[in-house]
Amino acid sequence: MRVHVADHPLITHKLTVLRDKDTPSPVFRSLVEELMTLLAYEGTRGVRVEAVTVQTPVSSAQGVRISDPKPLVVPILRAGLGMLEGMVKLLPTAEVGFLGMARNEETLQPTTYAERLPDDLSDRQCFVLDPMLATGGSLIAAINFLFDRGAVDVTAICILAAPEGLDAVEQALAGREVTIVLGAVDEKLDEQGYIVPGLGDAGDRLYGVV
Ligand SMILES: O=P(O)(O)OC[C@H]1O[C@H](OP(=O)(O)OP(=O)(O)O)[C@H](O)[C@@H]1O
Ligand SMILES: O=c1cc[nH]c(=O)[nH]1
Ligand SMILES: [Mg+2]
Repeated sequence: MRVHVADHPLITHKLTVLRDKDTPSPVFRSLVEELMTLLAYEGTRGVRVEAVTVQTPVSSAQGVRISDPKPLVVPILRAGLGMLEGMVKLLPTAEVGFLGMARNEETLQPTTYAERLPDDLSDRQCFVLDPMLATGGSLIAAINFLFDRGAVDVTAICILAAPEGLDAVEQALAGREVTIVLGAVDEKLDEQGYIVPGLGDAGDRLYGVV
C-alpha cells in the first residue's frame, strides 16, 4: 500500500479555513470541492492511459487518453458526496458508483446502508472518496467491498486522517494494490473516535445534523 500526503500551501490554507468551527456550511461545501480538485491532481497520477496520435495544425503529435474501461469514482455517502464534483471536474468521463455507510456512534463500527455499483469491477480502476479516515473502519469496509466485486486497483482520496486509522488500513490491506492520498495526517483520535484537531463531523458540516 502506498500513502501520499499532499504538501502544498494552498491545501494547508484551505484546510485551515475548513477546520474553523465558524466556517458556515456553504463555504465549507465549496472548500471541500476545491480541496478535492487539488487532491485529485495527486490522486490521479496513476490513472490508466493509452497512447494516441492526434494531428495538430502543424504535424502529428503523440499523446495519451484515459483508457477503457473508464475509471469508477465511488464517493462514500454522505460526506464523500461533497468531494464528487471536484473529482469529476478533472475526470469528466469517469463513471460514478455509490456506497452509503454510517459509523455507529457507540461501537464505531460502519454499516453499509446503500450500494449502487457495477456487479463486476474486474479490471476496473476505482477511486474512493471520503473526507475523513478516522478509525479506518469505513474505508477498510468500502475498499474490501470493491475487492469482493473484482477490483484490483483502488485509490482512496481523503482530506484528513488519524494516524491510528492509517495504521489500521495499512494492516488490513497489506499487500493489496491500494494508494491513499491525504490532505493531512492529524494528531490522534479522541475517545469518541473523532480526529483531533480535525474538523468535526464532516457530514454534518456539509449537510446538517441528522
Ligand atoms: O474511519 P471511521 O472511524 O470509519 O470514520 C470515518 C467515517 O465517518 C464519517 O462518516 P459518518 O459515519 O459520520 O457518516 P456521514 O458521512 O453520513 O456523516 C466519514 O465520512 C467516514 O465515512
Ligand atoms: O472526526 C471525524 C471522525 C469521523 N467522521 C467525521 O466526520 N469526523
Ligand atoms: Mg458523519
